[in-house]
Amino acid sequence: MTNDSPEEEKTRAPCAGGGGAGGRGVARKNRADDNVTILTSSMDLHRASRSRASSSNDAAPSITSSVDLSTSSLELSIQTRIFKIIVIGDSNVGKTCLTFRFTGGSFPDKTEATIGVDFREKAVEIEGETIKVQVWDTAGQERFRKSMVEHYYRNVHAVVFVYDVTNMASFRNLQTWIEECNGHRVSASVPRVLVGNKCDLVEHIQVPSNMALKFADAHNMLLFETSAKDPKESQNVDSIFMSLACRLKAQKSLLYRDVEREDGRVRLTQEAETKSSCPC
Ligand SMILES: Nc1nc2c(ncn2[C@@H]2O[C@H](COP(=O)(O)OP(=O)(O)OP(=O)(O)O)[C@@H](O)[C@H]2O)c(=O)[nH]1
Repeated sequence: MTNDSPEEEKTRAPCAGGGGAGGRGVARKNRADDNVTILTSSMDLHRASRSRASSSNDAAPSITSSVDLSTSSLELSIQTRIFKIIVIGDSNVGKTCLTFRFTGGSFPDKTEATIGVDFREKAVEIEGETIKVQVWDTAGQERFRKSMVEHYYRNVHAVVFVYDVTNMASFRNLQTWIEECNGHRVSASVPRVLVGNKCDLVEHIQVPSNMALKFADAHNMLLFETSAKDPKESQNVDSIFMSLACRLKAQKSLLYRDVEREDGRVRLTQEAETKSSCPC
């Protein structure tokens, strides 16, 4: 798919309420000992070349403009911290639609299976600081993801696990996704949240909230039950990513001190930890 518009939306985040779960979102445990570290500003991976019809949503913000950092844009990027959040889960659970909803504020009319990975980015303002939330929408289908898996998990700052509330199998498979995540050396301290999507399909819900909550609790995750489709749920979708952004902001400050160039790539690294006054 994706949108190649260079535009980005900017959201001002109140950053309040800990987990930030709104509506059916259920805030669970928070940890603030994560090692928010490296930002690789030049994406050392390939964008999936895929067409995804989405009518007006094709104008939704995309990361494309900031993924390929040119030297001239480096100075700008140095001013802005970027949080890499990956979205994983079974195929068809709505990962693409959730990322569209957050970055573009709309639900795509039509989607196709993600091939490899799609990137979307949204600038948000938290306590006066502009932060770029970089959302990696990954493929749920094994055949479209296996060559990319290492890239998904590299330098990830937070993980969003998605299941479909109308599909019990997608919930059962979460264990496999968690194992994959752990198997790629994602630190246990990297914040993770659980998202049950498609709550608008109330007649078809198979995964009870209490079951999901128990699972989330057992894995030290916040649980959000929401719908990418229902416009009334859009704030809840925002809460998923904003709660993570707030937690990441609270953990460490990324001070870009080193600029390395490797084979034309630019790498920005962080320095010391600083305390944040972010209330969450
Ligand atoms: N009713 C309803 N349908 C949804 C919702 N979110 C996504 N869908 C639909 O579910 C289907 C799959 O959505 P995608 O976002 O492409 O799913 P995905 O998880 O990205 O799938 P892969 O790219 O194959 O991993 C599409 O037909 C969407 O329209 C939702 O909240 N409610």
